[in-house]
Amino acid sequence: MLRTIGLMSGTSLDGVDAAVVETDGERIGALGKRLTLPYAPALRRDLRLLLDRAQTGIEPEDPFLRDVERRLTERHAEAVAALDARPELIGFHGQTILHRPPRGDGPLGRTWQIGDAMLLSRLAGTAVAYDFRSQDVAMGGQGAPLVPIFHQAMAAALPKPLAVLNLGGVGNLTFLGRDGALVAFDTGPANGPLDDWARKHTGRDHDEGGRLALAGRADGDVLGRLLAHPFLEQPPPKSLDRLDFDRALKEAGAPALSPADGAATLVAFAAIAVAAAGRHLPEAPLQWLVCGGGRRNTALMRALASALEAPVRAVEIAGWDGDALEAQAFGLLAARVARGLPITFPGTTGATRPLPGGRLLGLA
Ligand SMILES: Nc1ncnc2c1ncn2[C@@H]1O[C@H](COP(=O)(O)OP(=O)(O)OP(=O)(O)O)[C@@H](O)[C@H]1O
Ligand SMILES: CC(=O)N[C@H]1[C@@H]2OC[C@@H](O2)[C@@H](O)[C@@H]1O[C@H](C)C(=O)O
Repeated sequence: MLRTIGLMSGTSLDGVDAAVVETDGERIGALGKRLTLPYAPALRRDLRLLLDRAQTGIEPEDPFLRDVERRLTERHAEAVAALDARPELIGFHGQTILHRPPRGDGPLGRTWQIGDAMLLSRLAGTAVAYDFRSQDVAMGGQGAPLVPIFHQAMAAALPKPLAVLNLGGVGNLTFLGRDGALVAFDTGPANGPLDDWARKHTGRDHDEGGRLALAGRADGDVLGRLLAHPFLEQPPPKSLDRLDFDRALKEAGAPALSPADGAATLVAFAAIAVAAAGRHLPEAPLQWLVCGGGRRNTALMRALASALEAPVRAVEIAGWDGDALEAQAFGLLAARVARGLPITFPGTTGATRPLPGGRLLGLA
């Protein structure tokens, strides 16, 4: 077993999650300490600017991008140091600033995570596995989601069929079948548009507890237009960029809604998108285990409970830590990279066969 630290900076841009995992890439020996280091408002703002700029094109050598990348990497190194765990290997996801998976017969896709693996390796004094997504995309896969193989290891003893739902900036779903089937894909926007809405109308980073949404009513017309979005009917594999629904939200008329009704509409849409995702599964799950920050949004959890047929529960019911899973997953994925084991699969990214991926940097 390797002592790893997994590091994930998710699409909600709130900070870096870090977790210690002992693993051989197949089994989980032990789960150790975990923490989240929030980003300072200036870094958060600059990351958001980068996401916007990446949509229209930015060069990898752009001085602003390089500066943000350095600050992001230094914050990751602080997270590693704060865990004080003497890892043998770090799994460094970095920050996705652009995700354009291949669509149908269209051009090759592109996925871009910033983060300076060489700098992190030097600062932490540890080998680093990184760049987990690009090889899969280069081979025609979606490049996301990557956590399902970790969910599968975590859920080995749980009754199947089981759905694990991550509510981050984007939602993603892992289905684990009785026969060992592994199906995973992004469900739609989750907290991303809600966070933007809350920031615009309340000045806060998110709608704490879903209180704003609970005070409003979903607008049937706007919701109806959103539900016609082709992504919901599109069969998996499929994955999303953090900003993929921004235009659809505008065109559906969301900006004209009151703050509370807008929040309620976004919550309803996120939940109905999950229910639509459920219709692409091979079997109905016995239960939905929910992780990610969205499980703290009471409005979203209630909307899910009414949109889905099986019970919806935070993953803590299974003894998991719903804030740590993504970081933990990148510890396991790092060990898989080190051993040359596949990290993407036909049922997850649509890879044509189980594919190894990621890059490994020894001590820099
Ligand atoms: N107390 C809370 N009340 C309401 N929402 C919350 C609360 N805590 C966290 N959230 C939501 O969860 C989000 C963060 O979730 P998480 O850290 O799982 O996302 P992420 O990992 O950045 O995204 P992704 O999984 O898409 O990469 C916040 O942006 C916020 O919208
Ligand atoms: C391209 C990218 O960074 N995608 C993220 C994002 O955030 C949630 C969802 O969209 C998921 O597909 C993925 O993250 C998790 C960690 C994954 O790859 O499993």
